[in-house]
Amino acid sequence: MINTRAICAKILFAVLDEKQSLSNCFVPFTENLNAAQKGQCQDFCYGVLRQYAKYNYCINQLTHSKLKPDLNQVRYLIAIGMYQLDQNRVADHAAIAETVEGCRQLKLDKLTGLVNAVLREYQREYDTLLEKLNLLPADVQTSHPAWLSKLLKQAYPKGWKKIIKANVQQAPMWLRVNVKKQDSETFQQTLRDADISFHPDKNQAATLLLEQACAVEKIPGFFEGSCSVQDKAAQQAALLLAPKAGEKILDACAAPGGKSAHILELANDIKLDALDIDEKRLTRVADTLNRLQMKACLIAGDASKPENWWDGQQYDRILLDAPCSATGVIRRHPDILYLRREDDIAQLADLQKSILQCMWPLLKPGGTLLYATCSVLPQENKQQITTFLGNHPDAELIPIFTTESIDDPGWQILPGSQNMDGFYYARLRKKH
Ligand SMILES: C[S@@+](CC[C@H](N)C(=O)[O-])C[C@H]1O[C@@H](n2cnc3c(N)ncnc32)[C@H](O)[C@@H]1O
Repeated sequence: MINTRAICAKILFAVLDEKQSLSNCFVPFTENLNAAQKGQCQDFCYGVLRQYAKYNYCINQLTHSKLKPDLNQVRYLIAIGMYQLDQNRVADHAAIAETVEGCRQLKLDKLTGLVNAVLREYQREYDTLLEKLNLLPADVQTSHPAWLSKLLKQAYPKGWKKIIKANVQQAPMWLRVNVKKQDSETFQQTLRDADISFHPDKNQAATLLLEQACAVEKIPGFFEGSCSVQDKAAQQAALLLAPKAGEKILDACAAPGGKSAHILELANDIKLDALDIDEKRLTRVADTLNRLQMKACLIAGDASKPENWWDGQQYDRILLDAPCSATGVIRRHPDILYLRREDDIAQLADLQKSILQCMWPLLKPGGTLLYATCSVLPQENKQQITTFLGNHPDAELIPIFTTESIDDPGWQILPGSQNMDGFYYARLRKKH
């Protein structure tokens, strides 16, 4: 019998102890499961990682810190049990019984009594445990490593607590209607007919917020390209780039292709080069575009070495959705809290700087470059653009908002604001 709790304990071990990314290790561990079991594993793994500090604290309290690191799989199994008790989706006795069975499946029969006892005590002592947990600093309660909270406090002395709180909330599901296929109103009617509740965005006709996340299999016409799943913040990229019919455009860091597809949806006859350094990830761009029945020229190459792939014809517009710390999308990828290192930030900032510099000559005079990251750290965003503008007299800022200035360039979206992910955008024009 498959026990999803035992599988999830192994996945969490791969993430927390072996430092593998959740999306990479999830697939091999769950490939033999049916859709419902995979959904349950996703719920357990994401749910526990979002609140791991809480569960870890409670486990230490209840075991008097006697559960040794070589038994971390059991620790993660107990955390899964606690998460189920918190969620109340199954009866408590069933949640505990399944978790104890998970312990057997991990071949740790000797510890079934411990798992059972800790979960029962968690039920009994819940209020006292939470009172004690709430005395810990907010960043500790939400699993934010010290270096990250330091950077957030520096950048947002007033707003950092709101950010870390948003980082551990479950993210909503946004859709982008493929208006090349049908207009938004027609698609909205098909959603209503399928009993899928949603809220149309007030300002963007093609943007819909689902009341409840659902499997894409349930969305009418999804596999025929009716729409895409994309956060509202990510949907700003193509809108801000504002492609026009017939233009030659580069998506410099394109995989998995969400923004490339949106660019193609917004105008006709676009000649789009979709570049990515990772050949394997580029196949995901091909899959995205095939599903939406769109075409682009896919190029495997390094944006900081255009001499190896560029045809010498400048672009009207360039989207540079740069590799970044992803600190704006922690609510979608809670493993970032455990995998990112402080040193990564300076390394990523160097890489972003070098790609931005190498992209600039590829832009036509009068052309637009949109710099984007899903980071909330000024080191990767505002500071990057301020330095670039200082070093490139032929670059000017095209403000996204009237309040934007070269001293405070770009649009920093914070996670949770209008239900969006954290993103940064800055729009630059090359002077004639
Ligand atoms: C934030 S993701 C892009 C997401 C994508 N724009 C979308 O909306 O689907 C960053 C991408 O940059 C790629 N990348 C990293 N370094 C690169 C480089 N030097 N040149 C080109 N692509 C790079 C990564 O492989 C990754 O796919």
